[in-house]
Amino acid sequence: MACDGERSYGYDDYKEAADWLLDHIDQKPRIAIICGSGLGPLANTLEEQTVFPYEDIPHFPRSTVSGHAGRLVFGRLSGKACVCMQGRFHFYEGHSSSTVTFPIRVFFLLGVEILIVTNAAGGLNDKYNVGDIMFIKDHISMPGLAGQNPLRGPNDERFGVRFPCVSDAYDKDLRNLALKCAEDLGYLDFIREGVYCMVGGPSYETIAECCMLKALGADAVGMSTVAEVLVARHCGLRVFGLSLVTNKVVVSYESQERANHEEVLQTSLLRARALQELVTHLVGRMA
Ligand SMILES: O=P(O)(O)O[C@H]1O[C@H](CO)[C@@H](O)[C@H]1O
Ligand code: HPA
Repeated sequence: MACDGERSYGYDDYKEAADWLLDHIDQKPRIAIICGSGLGPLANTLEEQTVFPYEDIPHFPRSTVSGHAGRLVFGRLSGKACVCMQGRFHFYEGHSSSTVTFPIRVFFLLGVEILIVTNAAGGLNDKYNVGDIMFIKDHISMPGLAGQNPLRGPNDERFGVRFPCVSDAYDKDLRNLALKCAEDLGYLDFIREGVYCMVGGPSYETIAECCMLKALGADAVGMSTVAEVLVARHCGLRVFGLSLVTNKVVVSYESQERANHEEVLQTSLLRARALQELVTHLVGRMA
């Protein structure tokens, strides 16, 4: 697929995609869920599914990464109308930030109010174990700090304001609700709360970079999520985010460990069930 690094979309493109979807679904979703690497099975738990391959939806980008199927799944979770992205878009695929976040504005136009973002991430915090689920309380965006913010460019007031505040990007009430759900499910042993750091990828971090990210206060590192969250907050969606710690980053020059995507996908499989249960409970308890 050609690199679309410069591609940007206008209001009419989002609207066309949203109107096409509205013509093909029975009920508008209030909750959207983005499935991270290997976390696509979450979408299979939806009941009364209607599925659209991305290529069928006007203007929708294509998934190119293994573990990202490339389908939009509409259905019910805990009785609530939801839409799941089985496969997300990343900068390292060559997409522009406008392409990476295209679905978020489509969801907004569909009437979505809450976004649940999930991702696979490398654990930076020494206390974290592979298989831990970290509720994201904040983020550090390495691309964002260097000027690669998805809101860069002319601001469309129909979506949001020019200078959005993001000190409350990750909704505290939703996080507390998720903690209650985790407690009910007996999951507290492997639940954490921390800071996600986004890097550009696709190469994993060097040892020096991992040491730097730890020193900056990040607890987990990945190559996604932040752009989606910024665009979601811009248009007023409430956000709950979680990272599955699929590997521990390498911070010693003596280590024989090597980060690899196969390990990421395998760990995702191991925790798939717990993650599904958690999200299902959370959605069920949302007002
Ligand atoms: O963030 P998600 O899409 O879950 O995937 C993570 O896993 C992949 C690397 O193994 C990268 O895409 C990284 O961002
Ligand atoms: N680094 C960056 N992204 C990742 C990692 C990692 O160690 N694991 C899963 N996604």
